Amino acid sequence: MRQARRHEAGRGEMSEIDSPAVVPLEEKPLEENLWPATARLDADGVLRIGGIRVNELAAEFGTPAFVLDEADFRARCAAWRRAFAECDVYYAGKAFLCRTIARWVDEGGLNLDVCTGGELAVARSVGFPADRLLFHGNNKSVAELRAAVGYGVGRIVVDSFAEITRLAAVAAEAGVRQRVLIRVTPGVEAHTHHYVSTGQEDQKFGFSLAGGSAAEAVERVLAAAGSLELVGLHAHIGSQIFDTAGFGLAAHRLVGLLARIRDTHDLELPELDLGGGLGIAYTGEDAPLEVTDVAERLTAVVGKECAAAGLTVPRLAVEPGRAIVGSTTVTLYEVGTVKELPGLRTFVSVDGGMSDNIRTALYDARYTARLVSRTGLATTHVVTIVGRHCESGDVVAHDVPLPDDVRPGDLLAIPASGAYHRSMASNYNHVARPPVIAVRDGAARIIVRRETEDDLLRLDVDPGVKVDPGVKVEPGADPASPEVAR
Ligand SMILES: Cc1ncc(COP(=O)(O)O)c(C=O)c1O
Ligand SMILES: N[C@@H](CCCC[NH3+])C(=O)O
Repeated sequence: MRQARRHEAGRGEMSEIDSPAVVPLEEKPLEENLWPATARLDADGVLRIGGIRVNELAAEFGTPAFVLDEADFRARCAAWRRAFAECDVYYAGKAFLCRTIARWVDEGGLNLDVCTGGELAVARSVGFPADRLLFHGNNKSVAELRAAVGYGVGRIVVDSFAEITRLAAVAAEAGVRQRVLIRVTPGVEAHTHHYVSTGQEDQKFGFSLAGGSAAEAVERVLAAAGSLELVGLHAHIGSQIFDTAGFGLAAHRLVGLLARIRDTHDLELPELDLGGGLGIAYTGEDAPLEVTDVAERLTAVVGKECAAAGLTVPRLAVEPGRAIVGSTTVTLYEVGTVKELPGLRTFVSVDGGMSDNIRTALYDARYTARLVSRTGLATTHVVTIVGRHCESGDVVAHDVPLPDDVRPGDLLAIPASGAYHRSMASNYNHVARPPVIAVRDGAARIIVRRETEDDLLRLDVDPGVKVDPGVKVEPGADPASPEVAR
């Protein structure tokens, strides 16, 4: 790991490059779509984001680090706000959430989707307007439901019959009438990795449309009308999706259910939430959709379906996560070793790995990478970028072309690291999680600090400290403190 402010550029172990003077220098431009909006290459090959050179960031904050382009994040919020002007846009906090992000989302006029008490706590800690929060989850605890209802969360998406009963009781106990949406499984197969596909019947989320449990959920919520107000339907068909056909089919089926609810209960529900899932480019092969096109197509489909069913068009909502934060961020790593296995492959090891990017191991996700601290020699082969964890599946990026003279001390950047990287990071091998550094107009600031070994040790009860079994340790209290230990 590169220590903040103490970095000495490493000397290359692979110095046996034949006459570098005759080998052309690498002058590959930054691929479109992959990099944060303000990313630029200086003449010496150093990447600049938000006006700051990444070698300065590494010296100041250490590596690995997530570098987030604030202007890009805010611009993407604004683009979604504009494209879905007549709809509610909920930023999906699961992609990446911290207090600063919650503030920017609020300032950008977006709503926020949270799916745990922890994400809700982040929103509360910055006073995020409660009525612009939506709470998801297939197994929210009673404590989480109480926290949500107590804070006045605008909408709770109910996901099971047990939850309808629980939430009705929690709302009744609090003396409020909670607005709810019903999560419907529309039976749509999204064209994406099956781990992130959530519209098909065989999965844990929601109430089946085809199987009739969605209609039954409607009955049950309406039967609890004293404490629950049914305002709409929700579906989320999956993530990292590149065409709108699946959303269109889901919209068609949900409008069908809205029409049946009207016919059966004489009730037109005012809201329809089509979830998130829009894909981004991780490599040059991905071709993401434009948000304006998606907005046009979704509103057109819903409008047409409602007209055909004789329904008033409900207020639409969408829940983008990845499409907002994904490409705003790069992960900055330092190369530690380069190992060439003749006839097999070259492994380039960096100072992070599956603890800050689990997506490669989990979904076989594809990434690209770039040498960003200098201009390298031409690229004639591809390498495998691996992490430092005790696991051979600890791959950051497969088959990446890197300059032939890549060497220890070099900085690599992996674009499109904003979504589901820091938020899914772990402490595997007791590795402390990297910081998130926001850059803008030539200034950098830490928005999530680097974890330290001390942070990890503090969670771990020292076996040398006797904790009196009669003393109740409050959550968060240090068991080694004199008040709780003897
Ligand atoms: C209910 C729900 N909404 C929104 C999202 C955000 O998805 P994405 O980051 O793909 O836009 C997810 C995650 O897939 C989700 O489960
Ligand atoms: N975590 C997944 C997406 C799941 C989104 C949450 N429902 C990813 O990295 O692609």
